[in-house]
Amino acid sequence: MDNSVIIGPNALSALAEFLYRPAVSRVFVLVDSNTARLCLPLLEPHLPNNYHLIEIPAGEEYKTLASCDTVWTQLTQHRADRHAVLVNLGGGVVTDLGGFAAALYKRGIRFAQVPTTLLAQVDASVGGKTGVDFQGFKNQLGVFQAPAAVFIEPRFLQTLDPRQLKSGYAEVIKHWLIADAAAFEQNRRLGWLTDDWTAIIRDSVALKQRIVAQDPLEAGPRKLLNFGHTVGHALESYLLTQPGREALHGEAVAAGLVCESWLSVQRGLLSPEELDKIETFVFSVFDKLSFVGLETEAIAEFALQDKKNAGNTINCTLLNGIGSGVYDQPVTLTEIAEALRYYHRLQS
Ligand SMILES: NC(=O)c1ccc[n+]([C@@H]2O[C@H](COP(=O)([O-])OP(=O)(O)OC[C@H]3O[C@@H](n4cnc5c(N)ncnc54)[C@H](O)[C@@H]3O)[C@@H](O)[C@H]2O)c1
Ligand SMILES: O=C(O)C(=O)C[C@@H](O)[C@H](O)[C@H](O)COP(=O)(O)O
Ligand SMILES: [Zn+2]
Repeated sequence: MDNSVIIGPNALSALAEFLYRPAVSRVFVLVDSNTARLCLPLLEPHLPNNYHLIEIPAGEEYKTLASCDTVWTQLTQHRADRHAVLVNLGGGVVTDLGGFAAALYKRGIRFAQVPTTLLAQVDASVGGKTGVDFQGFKNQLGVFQAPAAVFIEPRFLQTLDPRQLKSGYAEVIKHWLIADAAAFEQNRRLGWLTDDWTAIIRDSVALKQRIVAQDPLEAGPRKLLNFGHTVGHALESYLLTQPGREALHGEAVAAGLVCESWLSVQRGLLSPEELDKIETFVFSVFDKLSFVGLETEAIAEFALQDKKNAGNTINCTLLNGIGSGVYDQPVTLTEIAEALRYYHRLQS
């Protein structure tokens, strides 16, 4: 899929080279209200003068078909043809939604990802999953469509708020848990200290690309990248229905990592000592998400819509050791609710 990922201080010059080719008829740039203000100034010198800006409001609640409508309307009104390129400048909401909108417009125009959050730089911009939320379910509508290329400039992270940085770090921890025990161990010992993200971004992107290359359409091993997400997406979706209690994607995934590690222990796949290491690391970075015991069933119900499911079987990705994931592990709704109750009881 998207093998062309350029990371580092030359990323935006590389984007300019790509955009100035004669094969590109017009450049459209998708931003949200924050990246318009905080990220566009760094990108703008690398854009052709006649680019057209499309803006959507910031936040997960705008990762919707209504925002796609805005993109499609602007593309249509400005007569974007099939040689136009959509540059998605933003976090995972903009890269997911922009990729999806580009993939559908006139049956597909090229798009370039310019991720500006840690989460989008280590995960969302890479691998070709695009989409929007629908009827309260995460990424319910979407397509696999590789971007023309991904341009990662770590300087964008300088304006990112620490809560958002931590959210992206959850996906980094996920990558270590499923495929890199040595990095997990090293970073567990170091703790949350990093201010130079470039090495972490490079390693995470490489790890994700290796898995995606084996299985771009998620028929098998790509499901490893969904570790933490059966419970994580259920929690994220549930909390999105509770005004004032919304969790960031990475915060919900961090909770999902703990719950699904606990499920792995129940299956005899992971040792209690390993679970303890995972919990200690996760809670050294993330506060516990708050919900009451009575809500666990309603949260678990969201897992019935998980994309890894087959028929009535909820298929989870679990760990059979730190650094080693195993996918297609059937779990019941009751077990998911138990895992949530376990998490709820933990002291953070
Ligand atoms: N496609 C995939 O493989 C994949 C992987 C992981 C997550 N996702 C999706 O990504 C989304 C989460 O992405 P996210 O965490 O980037 O959220 P986001 O896109 O909502 O960005 C988080 C916030 O940071 C702001 N922002 C972005 N860049 C900034 C910058 N440089 N400085 C200051 N503020 C900035 C945004 O405006 C937003 O308010 C979720 O919808 C999730 O489902 C997709
Ligand atoms: O790239 C993948 O594959 C992932 O699962 C990465 C996840 O971090 C990401 O949140 C993804 O959007 C989840 O996809 P979904 O298929 O569970 O909606
Ligand atoms: Zn994720």
